[in-house]
Amino acid sequence: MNTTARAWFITGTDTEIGKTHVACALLHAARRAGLTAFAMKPVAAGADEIDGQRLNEDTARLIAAGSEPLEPAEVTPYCLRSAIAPHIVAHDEGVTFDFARIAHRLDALRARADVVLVEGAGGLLVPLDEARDFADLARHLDLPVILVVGMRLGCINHALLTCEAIATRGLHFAGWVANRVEPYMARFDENLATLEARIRAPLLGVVPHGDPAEPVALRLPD
Ligand SMILES: Nc1ncnc2c1ncn2[C@@H]1O[C@H](COP(=O)(O)OP(=O)(O)OP(=O)(O)O)[C@@H](O)[C@H]1O
Ligand SMILES: C[C@H](N)[C@H](N)CCCCCC(=O)O
Ligand SMILES: [Mg+2]
Repeated sequence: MNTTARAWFITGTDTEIGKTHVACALLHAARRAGLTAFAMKPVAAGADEIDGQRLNEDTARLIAAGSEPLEPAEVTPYCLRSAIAPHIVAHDEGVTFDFARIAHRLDALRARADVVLVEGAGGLLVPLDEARDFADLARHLDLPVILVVGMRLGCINHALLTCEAIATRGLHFAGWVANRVEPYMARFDENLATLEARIRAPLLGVVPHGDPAEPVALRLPD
C-alpha cells in the first residue's frame, strides 16, 4: 500500500449499464495484482432500511468487492431513499451535497489503499442540484474519468456524447471499458470497432456478461 492511492471517477453511458459491475471487476483485478483497492459511491439513490440503517445495493456490492469490509457510511456519505434522479430525491429529503465532505471521505480511503474508484450515478451530466452535476463532482475531486460503455443498441451515440462532455468539462479521460451488459448484442465486433475508432482514450478491456469476480482482460489506466 502507498499513501497516495491512485483514484478514478467511474461514469457510464447511462444508468443500469454496468458501472458498478465494472467497478467490481476492476477492484477484483487490482486485488489479484496484490493492490489494496476500495470503491466509493458517494451519492446513492435507492435504499433498503436494515435495522434503521439505509443500505444501497451498489454500496453493498462495492464493499463486497473491496479489499476489506468498509462501513456503508464510509463508502456512501449520501444515501437517499428513492431510486430516482438524485437531485429530485435530495430536494425531497432536504439534503445538500457537500463536495468537501465527499473529498474528505475519499482522502480517508486513499490513505488506506493503493487504488480507489468513485462511482457516479447514472451518466456524467446527471444533476446533483440546480447548479451542479457529477462532472462538477469529478472536477472537484480532481479525478480522471473512466467511461463504462454499456454495449447495447444506442450506446455509440451515448458514448460519443459523453466523450464530448468529458472534454468540454475539462476532465482528464483516462480510459474506457466496453461492458457486455447485453450478452447477445447484434454485430458486437463492428460496434466495438466503431467505438475504438472514435474514442480518443485507451480501451481498458472488454468485460463479458458474467460474474465480475471472474478474471477478465481488464486493466487500470496507466
Ligand atoms: N457484464 C455484465 N454481466 C452480467 N451482468 C451485468 C453486466 N453488466 C451489468 N450487469 C447487470 O446489469 C445490471 C445493471 O448494472 P449496474 O448495476 O452495474 O449498472 P450501473 O451503471 O452501475 O447503474 P446505476 O446508474 O444505477 O449505478 C445489474 O443487475 C448488473 O448485475
Ligand atoms: C436510481 C438509479 N439507479 C441511479 N442511481 C440514478 C439514475 C439517475 C438518472 C437521471 C437521468 O439521467 O435521467
Ligand atoms: Mg451502479
